[in-house]
Amino acid sequence: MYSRNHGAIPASGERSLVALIPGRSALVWIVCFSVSVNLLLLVVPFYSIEVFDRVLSSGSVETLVGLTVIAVGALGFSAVFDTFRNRLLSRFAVGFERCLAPILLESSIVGATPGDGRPHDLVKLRELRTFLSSGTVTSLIDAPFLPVFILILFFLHPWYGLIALTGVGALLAMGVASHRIARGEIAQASHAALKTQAMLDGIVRHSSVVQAMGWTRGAIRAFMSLNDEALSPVVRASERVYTIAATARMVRTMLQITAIGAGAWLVLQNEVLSGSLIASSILIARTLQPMEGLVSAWRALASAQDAWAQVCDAAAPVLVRARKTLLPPPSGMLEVERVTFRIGTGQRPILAGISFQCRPSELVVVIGPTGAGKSTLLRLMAGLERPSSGTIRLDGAALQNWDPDQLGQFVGYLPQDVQLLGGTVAEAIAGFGECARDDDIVAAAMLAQAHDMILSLPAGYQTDIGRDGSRLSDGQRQRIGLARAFYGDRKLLLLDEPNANLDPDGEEALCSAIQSAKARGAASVIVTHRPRLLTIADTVLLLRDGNQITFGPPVQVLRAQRPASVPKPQVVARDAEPQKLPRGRAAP
Ligand SMILES: Nc1ncnc2c1ncn2[C@@H]1O[C@H](COP(=O)(O)OP(=O)(O)OP(=O)(O)O)[C@@H](O)[C@H]1O
Repeated sequence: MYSRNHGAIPASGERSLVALIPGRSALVWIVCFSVSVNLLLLVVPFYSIEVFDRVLSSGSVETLVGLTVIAVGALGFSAVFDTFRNRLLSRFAVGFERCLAPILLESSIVGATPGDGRPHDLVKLRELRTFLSSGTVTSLIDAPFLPVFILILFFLHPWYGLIALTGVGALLAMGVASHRIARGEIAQASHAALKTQAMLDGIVRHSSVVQAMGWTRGAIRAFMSLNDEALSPVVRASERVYTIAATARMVRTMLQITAIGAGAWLVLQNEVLSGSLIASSILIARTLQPMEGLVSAWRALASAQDAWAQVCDAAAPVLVRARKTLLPPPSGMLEVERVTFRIGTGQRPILAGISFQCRPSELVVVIGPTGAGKSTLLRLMAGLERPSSGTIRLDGAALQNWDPDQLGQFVGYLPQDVQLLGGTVAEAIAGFGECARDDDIVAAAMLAQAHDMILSLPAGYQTDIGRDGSRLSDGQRQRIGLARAFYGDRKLLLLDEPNANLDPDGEEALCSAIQSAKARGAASVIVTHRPRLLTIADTVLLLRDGNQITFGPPVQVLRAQRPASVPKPQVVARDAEPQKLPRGRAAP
């Protein structure tokens, strides 16, 4: 229970994301291989000089063969080093993604508000991985060698050096312009893409509502208009970048022709030998081609910078989270002390000054009209939100001091909108808990009185429930959700309207399940709009407009209400329609 597997996710402190990337030592090797590749490529111009200036004048076949063997050997080594370099880059990129993906996933889970997953961050991480193993990165790594080529060109003749320098300057200026254009528009496009993705998720998730309400064409229209908004900056940026790229290609070819023309003139003037003419053409091409490539690559670089900024942004909350000491298993003593919760400063609090206790084996039923803050209170007690002020304690420790995964093992939470993970019934009950045991799954289902219902499904516990449990009825989903809340050693049950979709039999079964949980010593806090659960409650909390109206034994709380509006809690006949506390009113 006290052991802890830190996994790949850092447990503490503000650490730089960069410091977490594995295999940074591989970068040293990548640079070493790059140096070797670039130095070995110099063999081509030197081979040309030797062949034209020595072999042709001396007519020595042996020298030609010797030089050719050396050049071929050098180029072979260069190809091998280049392969190693690309392999290392590709492995580094995969390691980079594997290291950061768990952090981003944790950030998506922990930082998400309901229904607001952020898969986009993982897409950005994948974009970064692709970029890291792309030709753009090798061009960037090769860039520091350009001064070496330019120096050699100056050595061959100052004119060659000047032509190369002019070309590098012009292409660099175009690259910077291209980068500026791309960066601004890519940031805009990325923001719009987030909105498009969110809209698409919403339409697909609620496709049946969209279809039933006759909104299909409207949804397509709305999506396409948002998509056009997202695409237009990309198209604008691409057009400008392509124009600059075409100009860069023209500048590069013109400079290469200029270099050949200038070289021929220098040969005619006997200032250089013909070998240096060939060598300079090769070197100028070698210098200007990567620069031209970089003009288009600036766009990829801008995208990568934007992706990196988003990844850092998303990872920040996880990186600054302090490591929590694992605490002993709780007994289920819940204390809510003057809890206030508001969203945004200056807003009216959703909950104000809520205080009550729920001891082990006790059941607190929370009632109140729609919008009173009941679900929000449950979310706070489940540790999904943090109070703006006040404290919620479990066995004396404030919830924020519990390790979230450890706390989750002891808290059975059933939200109002039962969200089941897809897969089989057994998987929906056990979730992602480690070493799920069939005995525990069946025990939880029995406790939730869902066992017989599950056995009646086509493949029992192995029935595929579809995405989000879409192949189940609302009542079946609720019972399986309840079984999930009971699964394992839960010390605190937080159930939000667990009987909302239950028939009288189901409601009776729920009452027995809660009685069993109480007998086991679990503390339970249940939100309900129906009176049945009041009959087994130890205390009742009445909320209205986020304020605590009363807290005490059921009779006392119900007596505090207007008599006309309070139905007497009674045991409902098994075949009777469940009675409902009217919504939208303070008192049932
Ligand atoms: N994330 C949020 N952002 C803004 N307002 C919120 C948020 N969550 C809840 N609220 C507001 O807080 C109030 C209380 O909501 P809550 O869902 O807790 O009420 P409730 O008592 O559970 O209602 P019901 O009985 O209908 O489920 C509502 O006015 C709601 O609009």
